[in-house]
Amino acid sequence: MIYRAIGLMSGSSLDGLDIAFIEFHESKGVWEYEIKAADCYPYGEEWVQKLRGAIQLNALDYQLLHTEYGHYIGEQVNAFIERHNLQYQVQLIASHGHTTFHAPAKKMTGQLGDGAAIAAVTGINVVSDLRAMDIALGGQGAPIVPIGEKLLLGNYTFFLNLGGIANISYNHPDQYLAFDVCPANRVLNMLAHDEGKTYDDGGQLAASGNLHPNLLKLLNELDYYRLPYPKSLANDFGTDVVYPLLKSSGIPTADALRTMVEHIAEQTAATIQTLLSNHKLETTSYQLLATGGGAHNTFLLERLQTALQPLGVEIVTTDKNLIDFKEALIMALIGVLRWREENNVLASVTGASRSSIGGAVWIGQEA
Ligand SMILES: Nc1ncnc2c1ncn2[C@@H]1O[C@H](COP(=O)(O)OP(=O)(O)OP(=O)(O)O)[C@@H](O)[C@H]1O
Ligand SMILES: CC(=O)N[C@H]1[C@@H]2OC[C@@H](O2)[C@@H](O)[C@@H]1O[C@H](C)C(=O)O
Repeated sequence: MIYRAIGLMSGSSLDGLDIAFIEFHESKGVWEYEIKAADCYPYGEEWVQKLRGAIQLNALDYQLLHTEYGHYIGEQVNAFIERHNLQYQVQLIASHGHTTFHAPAKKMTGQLGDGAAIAAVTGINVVSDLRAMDIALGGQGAPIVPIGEKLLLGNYTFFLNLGGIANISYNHPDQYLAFDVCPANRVLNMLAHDEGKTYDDGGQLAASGNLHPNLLKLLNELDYYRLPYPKSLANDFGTDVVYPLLKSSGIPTADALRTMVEHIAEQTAATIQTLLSNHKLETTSYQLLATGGGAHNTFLLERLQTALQPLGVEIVTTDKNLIDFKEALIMALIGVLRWREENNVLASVTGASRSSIGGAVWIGQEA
């Protein structure tokens, strides 16, 4: 079977809306993909403020924003389709939306971006609310990309996505495991903003700073890191806990960036060490595929490689499209699996009572 689908991801870094048009080939359960076109539509300051502030809104204004943002997403998709001449080629849009809150313990997660509005604006069938079923089944509702890593990206032992929040996947033959490691780009970006930059390009500022061991210890001792998996993070851990800790120390921004980079590297190494000792493998050398915007942060990758070397883990990077659009690619696959009524969220990862077919379907065409 051939499927042509658009995947949409608005990540926790708030840099923009990732749109990827993918062609999938499936034969006897074996999947292949090609990223035919992909763009990030950066958010203007107005949308950054709206999405960041959504959590403060009352119920009515929140619902209005849900609708307005759904229409906005639909318009961006229409612009993307026009730009790449994809008219009449897209069978399905899978939209993650933008996470505003995430409370798995209360069986609730919130993604803005009304799927009905996207279907109405584009005239294309839409799958949205991809995390809702898993959360309702008592799962973390995140990470949901592992199904795509399994079906599309096969051979790596570990996957590390360095997005606003960093998450890790462990491709163990007995049990696929994945969870959020720690805040990443969102906190690095907040520090970079304090220096008038959107982000710390290549990690140059961080590389120029000094590491503060006591502060690093404080960060590494935060409760989240002691919790057993499955577990997942909401953005507020980075914005309301980690960033304020770095700021209240009063150290120069470059030093805070340097310390945060080390925190990400050490948490990743500690996580991998725990995974390898809890779920053993026969081999002693492993490849880790690094993706997400943080994979462009040369200094962060250097520090990560240093931390992972003693564990036998080699970091592998990939082409820019896969680094930047892996999540959008997998959202598209999740939508296609939903359409096929096949499981697209793994209970072994999220801890839900069963794996599930996630996503609400909105029909974009007339019957
Ligand atoms: N050259 C670079 N140097 C350093 N950092 C970079 C570079 N390019 C991108 N980044 C970082 O990557 C971020 C975007 O990452 P990405 O799009 O993967 O995150 P996201 O999708 O929002 O996050 P999440 O996976 O948590 O949903 C930018 O905001 C920036 O912090
Ligand atoms: C609730 C939510 O939106 N979580 C995101 C967030 O951004 C990164 C990390 O935290 C990850 O767990 C998840 O996204 C990816 C796409 C996932 O579910 O696999």
